[in-house]
Amino acid sequence: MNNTAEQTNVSRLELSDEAMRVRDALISKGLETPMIDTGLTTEEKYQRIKSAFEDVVTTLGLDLTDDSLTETPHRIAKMYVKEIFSGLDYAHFPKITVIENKMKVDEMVKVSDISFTSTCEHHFVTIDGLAKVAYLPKTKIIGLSKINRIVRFFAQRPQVQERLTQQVLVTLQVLLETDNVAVSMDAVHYCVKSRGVMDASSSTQTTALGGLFKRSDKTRSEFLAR
Ligand SMILES: Nc1nc2c(ncn2[C@@H]2O[C@H](COP(=O)(O)OP(=O)(O)OP(=O)(O)O)[C@@H](O)[C@H]2O)c(=O)[nH]1
Ligand SMILES: [Zn+2]
Repeated sequence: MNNTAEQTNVSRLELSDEAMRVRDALISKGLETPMIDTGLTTEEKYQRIKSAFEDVVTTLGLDLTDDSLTETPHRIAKMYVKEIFSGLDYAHFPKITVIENKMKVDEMVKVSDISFTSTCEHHFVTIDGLAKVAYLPKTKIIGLSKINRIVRFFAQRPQVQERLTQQVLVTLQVLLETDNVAVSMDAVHYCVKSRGVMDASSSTQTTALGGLFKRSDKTRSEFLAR
């Protein structure tokens, strides 16, 4: 199903202006997470996921009446809706503080070693990584912690690392009103490490570059250097 503003499951009325602008930009660039409108409230989602996991746990032959397991479907449903997949709901988009660049800062602002955990959308297991984000200020400067919060918001979705990297790039481009943004991520995928090919040492680097970070070798090198 196509992603359109009408098909997302949060009413426009509940969303901040920033969240709406970011969502619309991601949709128009084809970078939105594929979502459908379930029409379900948070409570209804919780109840359905809990019930589905009761089936999973018992189908596996585990005893749901055991006191260690009995709350597991509840824990998973709560974790999905309120924690690790809470970024599917734009009502949870962070409050953003953007200030006018009165200082006329025009050199690179770079935040390194932003830790994040996400969830692989193919296997629903953990992605564990570090992000680096930089921008060249134009008219706006963003509160530093908001960069970490934006990374975390999009990480709290089922993801592929390439899309996550691009979503952070576009979000900052929209909020900072400049193309001159760069994002890189270095992550371990537990679907590669703990199952399947079981490679415990590989990690994956992804980069999304905009504006001067793409066009200028010097700017790109400055970003990619530690
Ligand atoms: N490009 C990309 N691939 C990912 C990401 N996370 C997981 N994958 C890959 O998605 C692929 C899914 O492949 P499938 O063959 O459908 O699934 P599978 O049989 O479980 O594959 P194996 O992991 O090789 O056992 C795997 O190669 C994963 O490594 C990601 O963030 N980006
Ligand atoms: Zn995976």
